[in-house]
Parts: sequence; structure tokens; C-alpha cells
Amino acid sequence: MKEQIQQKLSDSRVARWTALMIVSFTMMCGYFLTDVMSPLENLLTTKGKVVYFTDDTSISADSLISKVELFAAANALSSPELTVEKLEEGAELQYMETVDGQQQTVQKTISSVASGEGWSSTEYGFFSGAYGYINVFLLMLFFGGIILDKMGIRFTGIMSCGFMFAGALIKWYALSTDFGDTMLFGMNMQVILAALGFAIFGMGAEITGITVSKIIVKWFAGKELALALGLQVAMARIGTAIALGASLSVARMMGNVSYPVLFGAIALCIGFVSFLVYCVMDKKEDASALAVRQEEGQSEEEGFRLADLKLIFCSKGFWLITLLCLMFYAGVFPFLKFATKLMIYKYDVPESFAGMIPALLPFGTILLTPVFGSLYDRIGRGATLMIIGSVMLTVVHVLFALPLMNYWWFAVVVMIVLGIAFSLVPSAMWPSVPKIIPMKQLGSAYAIIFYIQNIGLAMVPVLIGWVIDDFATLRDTSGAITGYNYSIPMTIFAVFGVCAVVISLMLRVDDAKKHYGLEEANMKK
Ligand SMILES: NCCCC[C@H](NC(=O)[C@@H](N)CCCCN)C(=O)O
Repeated sequence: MKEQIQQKLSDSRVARWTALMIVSFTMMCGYFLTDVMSPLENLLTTKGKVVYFTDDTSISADSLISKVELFAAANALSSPELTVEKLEEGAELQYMETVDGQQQTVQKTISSVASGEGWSSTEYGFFSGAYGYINVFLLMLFFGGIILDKMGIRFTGIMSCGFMFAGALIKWYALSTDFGDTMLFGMNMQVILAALGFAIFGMGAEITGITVSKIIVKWFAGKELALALGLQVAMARIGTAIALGASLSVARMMGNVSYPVLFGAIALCIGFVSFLVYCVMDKKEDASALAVRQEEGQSEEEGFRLADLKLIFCSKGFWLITLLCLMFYAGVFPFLKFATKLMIYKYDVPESFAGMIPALLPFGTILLTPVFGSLYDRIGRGATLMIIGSVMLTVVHVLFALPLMNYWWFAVVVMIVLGIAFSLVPSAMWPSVPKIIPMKQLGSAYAIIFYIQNIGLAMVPVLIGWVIDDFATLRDTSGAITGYNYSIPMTIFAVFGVCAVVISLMLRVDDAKKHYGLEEANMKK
């Protein structure tokens, strides 16, 4: 009789791709919630109700009422006695508007009305950066990595999904509640509570992120690793793309900014359940791996020791990847938080479409990240891909900063280039980490990288929000906001790009010296 050779569950193609899909779905829900507020910046930073018209323009309710009343008085029409409550879907209004520098009478029909929250750009920046506060200031990501390597995938994953869900609920509660003028630490109570929820959510999302990375390396090492990591990132980008593309429509339809968050929390609940399903597979994989080791007479896998962290800290290649991650991602994710408003004010895109242009970025990466990942698996050239992506990031931000070509189609082209850059670097960077750091310390290694990266994710939105308020906001003589000049904020993003180029070049040189294998294919022939 033929002897049955013991195999690991991960040796089965179906099993490992199923495991990948399940955990990627959980991450996708997390990414949706991370970016769901970005298209709402304009709504959040407008006070009172915002009225949207069928021609895709929008205006604050107060300024609409005064314009309509002014028009009625100037034309000796009977006063419409308009109130905010009377502004509803289908209502037709006439008033004067400046079109191409000339005063014209316009007649518009209301398509929807939503409540603005009256936050300042500084408050919006503070809220957006909150994702990283607990990770950075309470060192939670660092501890999360150690918990992952010590307590294992199942415990850590369930814990972190729980944090994500709890944080999402707090954020939703804050956004759906009217706190009046209650202030805390000089900011509106709503901003503080929403930021707290986002901070707890961010801690959960990042620890889930390192757990999922470790899961993928566990199932795909020596197989289609870069492709698998690329596919996970691609699915995550679907979450971002849906958030950027649909969030404003949902908020407008429901009349409140809290609804997109509520839908995200419901999706996250399903993501949590899908992680529990993965846990069953993980248990089976561990059992089959143990059986293989026993059959081959191998000893128990060595556990993680704190002393192992020394190996990570002493690796120059590891630090270069970490710094590259900090600079590159500081130029992308925080940019996305401000990109919708950039489209409205620099490229004159109607607010209802403005979120669609930044949404092109994740959409492009959905296809390209696995393509570049698979390229890296088969032909290598990881370090080179990172250099090209960093150069593209820099060029894109320089183009956004320059006061020229303020056409919507140009913004679309530039955003597509950014999408290519945002596929190149992640598809090469993440699979390069296991080439420098062994599996045993991988959880901690990813955690340290994410930790440093989170410093950027937390601080850059705060910086940009403050810069927009103090240096980019244009006002008329009465102090009313008339527009924004994005040159300084975008130059800051371009500087991150330049740093990424320098670091990726240094990584290429270090790889040539130390032979990490970043330019070599991942798949063993
Ligand atoms: N296997 C690692 C995949 C990481 C993907 C990477 N995510 C991050 O870097 C997160 N720490 C930050 C996510 C912030 C979400 N807006 C990515 O490219 O998304």
C-alpha cells in the first residue's frame, strides 16, 4: 500500500486562497471605515445645513436664504420667508450668483440637504490623525506586535477586531449626537469623542493589519507570497474606493454625516465574523503543521523571545524599509484625507463628484498591486520598483502644488499616476520584509514598521489641517472664506516624496552589499 505523505493545510491551493480571501475581507471592512470620513471634509467643516442642487453645486443654507431674500427684495417680489426647515428636496429657488465674473439670475432645484458640523480645518486634521494616536503615543502597535508573536494569531486577531468594532461604534455615536457648544481641550466635544473612537478603531485596525500580514506569510511563504500580499492590499483598496466614492452620497441621502460610519460599523461586524471563521482554519493549519514536523522528526518551533528584537533593531535594511514606509505613506494616506476638498477648490470639481477623483487612486491599485506583486514573485526587482514608485509620488505632488493646469481632467491624469505609484511601492515593500527578517520575529517587525508609519499617519493630517487654516485659507475683507490655495500643503507632501526617493535609493545600495535578495524573484523554482 502507498504511504500517505502528511501535508500541511496551507499546501492545498484552495485552502490557502480561501484563508487569504477571508482575512482580506475583514481588512477591507476596516479600510472602508478608515477612509469613510475623507469625502465629508467639506460637509464637516461647514456650519449648519448644506444644500445640494440638482446641478451638483452646493451652498450653506444660511447663505442661500440670504441670497434668495436679497433677490426677492431687489426684484420687488413678495418675501419667501424662507427658513432652514423649508429647504427640502425638490424646492425651486431663484437668486443672483456670480457666474464667470458676472452677476446672473439662477434658478436651482434642491436635490438634498445635509447637516454640516462646523468643524475648523484644524479640528478636522486632529480628528483625521487620531487613527494613529493610541498606536503612537501609548506604544500600542509596538505591544501589539509582541502580543502577536507571543499569544498567537487567533487571540490577537479577535482582540484587535473587537477594538475596531468598539471604536467604530464610539465614532458613530459622536457623529450622530448634538453636543451643542460643549467644549473640551479647546475643541468641540463631538470632535474629541469622534477622535477617541477613531483612535481606538485605529489601534484595532493596525493590530489586525500586522496579524493579517503574519497570516499571509504563514500560508504563502515560499509560494505566491507577493501576489497574496498584493491581493490583500487590493481588497483593502476596494474598501477605500467604496468609502471615497459613496460616502458623500450616503451622507446626503440620509442628511447626516454619521450614516456612512454606521454602515461601516455594520460591515465591520460581518468582517469580525469572517475572522472567526478564519480562526477555525488557523487551528487546522497549526495541527497539520505539527503533524508534518512530527513525521519529519523536527523539534518544536522555537517561541518568540524579547531578545530576538535585537536582530530587528540592528538591521540597516529593516530601518531603511521602515523609513521608506513612513515617508511614502505620509505622502499618500494623509493626502487622501484632504484630496476631495483639493479637487473642489483647486480643480473646480462639483462637490458631489469631487470624491470620485481621489477614489480613482484605490480603484487603479486594485488591479495593479497584484500585477506588480506577481511580477516581483516571478522576476524580482523589488528595490527598483520602490525607487520608481517614490519618484512618481514626488512628481505627482509637485504637479498638485504648482499653480497651473487647474483642469479636472489634469487632476484625473495625475491621480492615475499616483495610483500606479501607490501600487508599485506597497507591492514591493511588504513582501521584502520577510527577506530581511525571519518568520519568528515577523509580527514584531511589521509592528515596528507600522508603528513608525503611524507617526506619519497621526501627525501629518494635524500639520496639514493647521497649515490649511493658517496659510492656505483665502478670506474676503469680512473674514468669510472665499477659497483655498493648496501650494504650501502640497509642497509639504512633495517633500515626503523626495525623502522616499533618497531612502529607496539607499535601500537598493544596501541590498547590493548585503544580498537580502530584494532584486531576486520570490518564487522558488
Ligand atoms: N502586509 C502589509 C500590508 C500593509 C498594507 C498597507 N497598510 C498599512 O500600511 C497600514 N499600516 C496603514 C493603513 C492605513 C489605512 N488607511 C497599505 O498599503 O494599505
